[in-house]
Amino acid sequence: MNKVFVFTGASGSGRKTIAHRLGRELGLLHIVSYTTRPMRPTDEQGREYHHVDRAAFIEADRNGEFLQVAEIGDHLYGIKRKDVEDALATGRHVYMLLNRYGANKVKFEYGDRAVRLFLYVDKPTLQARLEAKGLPFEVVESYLRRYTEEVLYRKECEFTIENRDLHETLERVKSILLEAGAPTAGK
Ligand SMILES: Nc1ncnc2c1ncn2[C@@H]1O[C@H](COP(=O)(O)OP(=O)(O)OP(=O)(O)O)[C@@H](O)[C@H]1O
Ligand SMILES: Nc1nc2c(ncn2[C@@H]2O[C@H](COP(=O)(O)O)[C@@H](O)[C@H]2O)c(=O)[nH]1
Repeated sequence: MNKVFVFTGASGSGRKTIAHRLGRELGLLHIVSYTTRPMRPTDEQGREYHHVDRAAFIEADRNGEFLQVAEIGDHLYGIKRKDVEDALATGRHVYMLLNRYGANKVKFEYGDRAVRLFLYVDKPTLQARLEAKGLPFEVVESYLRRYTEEVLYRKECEFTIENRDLHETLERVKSILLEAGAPTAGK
């Protein structure tokens, strides 16, 4: 049965880097979240997120379109149930990047089909990486503020991976995905 891989963990721990790289390599489908968060300079509409206004998000939520919704800071985030179901219907494995509330909801909905991978790094390393990435000061601040509570969630996840050396992390996560059933690209 095709799986739902959920990349979760502390913001800035390298989830996007790892998930998208292996997603491409292994042919996994990315389920893109919807958000009311304004676009950042590095965002492209429909790539990291579908950026929508608050009224449109709330309307979709009222219509029951979301599998899960989270309010983080001043912004709403959610994954649409139809996006997940359509992707799973292709027979391919899918992945998404969620905070712990979203990860829990997906686990509740999909049970053994859902595999949560928790990525983390120590706080000073996280801060250094985020600053090097050039994120605005207030974004870095908000990530660091949430760090401690986010990191506690690792105990509930199926896999916990410290993302120190990128190459080693990619190898470790790849082996987890393959063992869980992800095919190699082209197969
Ligand atoms: N092992 C690593 N060594 C050094 N830098 C890394 C490593 N993994 C990721 N990075 C860098 O750290 C920064 C944060 O990574 P990334 O954006 O993938 O994290 P994220 O958890 O997806 O963040 P966000 O919460 O913003 O979605 C990026 O600049 C990325 O290139
Ligand atoms: N529960 C959900 N969490 C989500 C979703 N989409 C993204 N996220 C997580 O939100 C924070 C903030 O992200 P940022 O890109 O605005 O800094 C981060 O932990 C994401 O993984 C979602 O649909 N549901």
